[in-house]
Amino acid sequence: MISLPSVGFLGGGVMCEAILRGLLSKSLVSADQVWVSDVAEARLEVMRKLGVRATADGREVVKHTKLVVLAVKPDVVPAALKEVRDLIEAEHLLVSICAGVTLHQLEECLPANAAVVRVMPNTPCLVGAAATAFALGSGAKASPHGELVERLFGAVGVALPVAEKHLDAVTGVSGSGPAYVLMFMEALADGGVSAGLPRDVAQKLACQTVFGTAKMALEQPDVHVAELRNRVESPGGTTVTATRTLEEAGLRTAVIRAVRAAARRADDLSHGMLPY
Ligand SMILES: NC(=O)C1=CN([C@@H]2O[C@H](COP(=O)(O)OP(=O)(O)OC[C@H]3O[C@@H](n4cnc5c(N)ncnc54)[C@H](OP(=O)(O)O)[C@@H]3O)[C@@H](O)[C@H]2O)C=CC1
Ligand SMILES: O=C(O)[C@@H]1CCC=N1
Repeated sequence: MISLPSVGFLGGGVMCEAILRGLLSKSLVSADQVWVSDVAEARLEVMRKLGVRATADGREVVKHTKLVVLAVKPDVVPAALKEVRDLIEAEHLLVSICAGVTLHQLEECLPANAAVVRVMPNTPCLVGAAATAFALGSGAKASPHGELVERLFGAVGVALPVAEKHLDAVTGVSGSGPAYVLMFMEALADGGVSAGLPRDVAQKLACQTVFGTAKMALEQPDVHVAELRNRVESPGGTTVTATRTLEEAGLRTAVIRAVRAAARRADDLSHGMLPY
């Protein structure tokens, strides 16, 4: 097993579970190295079933771990950090995955020079196929802090360093992105059912089509995705008839607007957060 420091999570919800299950399945951490806190007993039960140490007290997490992932909703960040602030030492690394919460806001809630990294992962952490981007705070160094984050999130997908100013756009593309792709998959399967396919067959074909198309594009990074699309569109054939229908319905405009709306919302979240 690659050695990682003990890992803690403040907030044991959807993302904590996705990251944790991904890390455990890759054996990057062992369950007894992990501490999770949550205010909801039901979530602590889920965590205990994963074999990790679960507590209602965030201070226990910070006492027992050096790499602490902040995985609460953005509006809870000031209260969650206030609870543990006095326990944060020079050896700690705080990794925030909270949408819209800036490095400056995080640093204001922590002791001076605390090492903080702002990260935007997505739910496919669960299956080792996440798209993650991260930016270092002023007290964090490329080595060891950036390297640790790259190891952690690289183990469950792809992890890219970006400038912090891009993290709201990242949230709009890949943080929220799985929801848009799932909506598309749902519609693709519904279309199949509408055209007469059994539901299970339609869903399997829709999921495999999205998976296979993503794999094909990732394995040919020098080919523009529009060119890959053109290869499916036989002149006068079925595909171009369908893609014209999608153009008329405004698919691409709707997706672009959705990404921009999510990015704006991430920015709103940072303005709505009262500093501690
Ligand atoms: N879901 C996603 O796809 C992604 C989410 N994120 C970010 O990750 C963060 C977590 O999101 P997600 O996992 O979806 O949210 P969840 O609501 O599923 O998880 C957050 C958990 O934290 C608990 N909680 C609330 N207050 C505290 C506290 N003081 N200490 C410890 N735990 C607490 C919540 O309990 P209760 O519900 O009872 O309040 C909840 O169980 C958010 O900031 C979000 O922006 C980032 C990328 C993707
Ligand atoms: O919807 C949200 O706010 C979170 C952040 C990115 C994905 N889910």
